[in-house]
Order: sequence, then structure tokens, then C-alpha cells
Amino acid sequence: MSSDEADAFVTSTDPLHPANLIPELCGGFYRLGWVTGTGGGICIRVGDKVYIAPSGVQKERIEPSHIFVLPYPQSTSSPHTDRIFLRRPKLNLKESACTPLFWNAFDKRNAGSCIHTHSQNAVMATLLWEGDFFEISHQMIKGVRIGGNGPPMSYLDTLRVPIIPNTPFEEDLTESMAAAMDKYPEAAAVLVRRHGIYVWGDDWQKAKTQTECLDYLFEIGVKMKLAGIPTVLNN
Ligand SMILES: CSCCC(=O)C(=O)COP(=O)(O)O
Ligand SMILES: [Zn+2]
Repeated sequence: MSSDEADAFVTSTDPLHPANLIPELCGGFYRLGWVTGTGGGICIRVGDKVYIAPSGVQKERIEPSHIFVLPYPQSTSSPHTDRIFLRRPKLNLKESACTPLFWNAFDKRNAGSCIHTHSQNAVMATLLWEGDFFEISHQMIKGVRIGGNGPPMSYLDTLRVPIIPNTPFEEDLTESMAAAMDKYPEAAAVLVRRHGIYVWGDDWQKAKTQTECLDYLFEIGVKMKLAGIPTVLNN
């Protein structure tokens, strides 16, 4: 494939093209304090193509030409170490370190998008819930889907989000995130203690709104816990 043909994967006047959306959405996440200091971000899969941002860059300043495009699924037997690319940026950039974690969401939940934030609400939830999961009921949990891709939850359901321990390198979270997704098939996200959260959805709109709903629930859950109010009621 020529360089011009590869660049065509990230060149569009359509504002909803993933190469245009990722920079715009990362700008919004930056202003929410979710992706400051370069970490975190969003990836989008449309059919057999995955669009991923570069690693370790100011996420609010990404341009469409910085986006990596990968085929999905990967034909290699080791897609996490031996990745195949359809398009790489001309600048000397590396794909997000979150790529294997985003891949968990594609492979295990058929997700169309996955978001990683370093939101302080999510981090505080992992500090105040010392067990394996955060939980809350009788709050506005209708915006969260069962498993992240199923039917919406009900006000009467108890939302549980598994918490996994952090590691010094993002990639090393891959196996424990996959194990948490297997153990909690109804979870729409995985929290990483003292680090942040991964949230997925059928498409970028659902991943984004679920991340917003979950962040609201972590914020109110943290406030309730600190005020001594139980976060789970018996129905
Ligand atoms: C200062 S961020 C440390 C690594 C991290 O948590 C992260 O999310 C990295 O994401 P990136 O897309 O920049 O590789
Ligand atoms: Zn991170």
C-alpha cells in the first residue's frame, strides 16, 4: 500500500470520521480532567478497522494525521506484541500503551469503542472500596448497559464495577483486565486501583455516555461513603 493510500484512512472532511472524532473527544476529556498529563484516551473500531491515538502525547492536541489504523481482527497469533498496522503517523510516534486493553473490549464484548480515563472520581472510588469491586444501587444507573453492550440497567439493579490492582506499565494490566471481564460478565467497565478506568460500548457514543454515567456514580458514591451513607440499599 502506498503512503497516500494509507493516509486516506485518516483523511476526511466528515467530522464523524474516527480520525476527526478522536482529537475532538480527547479535547473534551482533557477539559473534564480525564486525560491530563498525556495518559488515557479513546479508541474507535468501525467494522474491520481500529483507530488509535499515539502514546505519551498531549491528548488535547492530537491531530488526525497522528492516528494509527489497525486491522481487526489481527491475523497474527500474538496481536499484543506483533501488531499489524494499516497506517502509522509520519511523526515518530508509538501507538497508545492502552492498545492491548482496548483489544480486550473488542474481543470479549465486541465493543466498537473503549475509553480510558484517569478521572479522580474513579481513582477515589478504588481507594474507598477496598474489595474487588465498587457497588451502588438506587441511583441513576439507567445510563449503564449490562456488560457494557446489553440492555440498560434498572434503578433497582445494583451496579458493580470490578477493581484490579495497578501495574507500573499499562500493558501489564491486560491479563487481569481480561480476567475481571470474565469474572464479572455484567460489568460495563473495569476500574484500576490508584489509576483510573476502562469503559467500553457498542460505539463511541455509548462508550462516552457510559463513561459519563459511571463517573457521576463514582462521584456521588464517594461523597455518600465519606458522609457515612450506604451506597447499596436492599430492594
Ligand atoms: C502519564 S500516563 C502513564 C501511562 C498511562 O496510564 C496511560 O494511560 C498511557 O496512555 P497512552 O495512551 O499515553 O499510552
Ligand atoms: Zn492510564
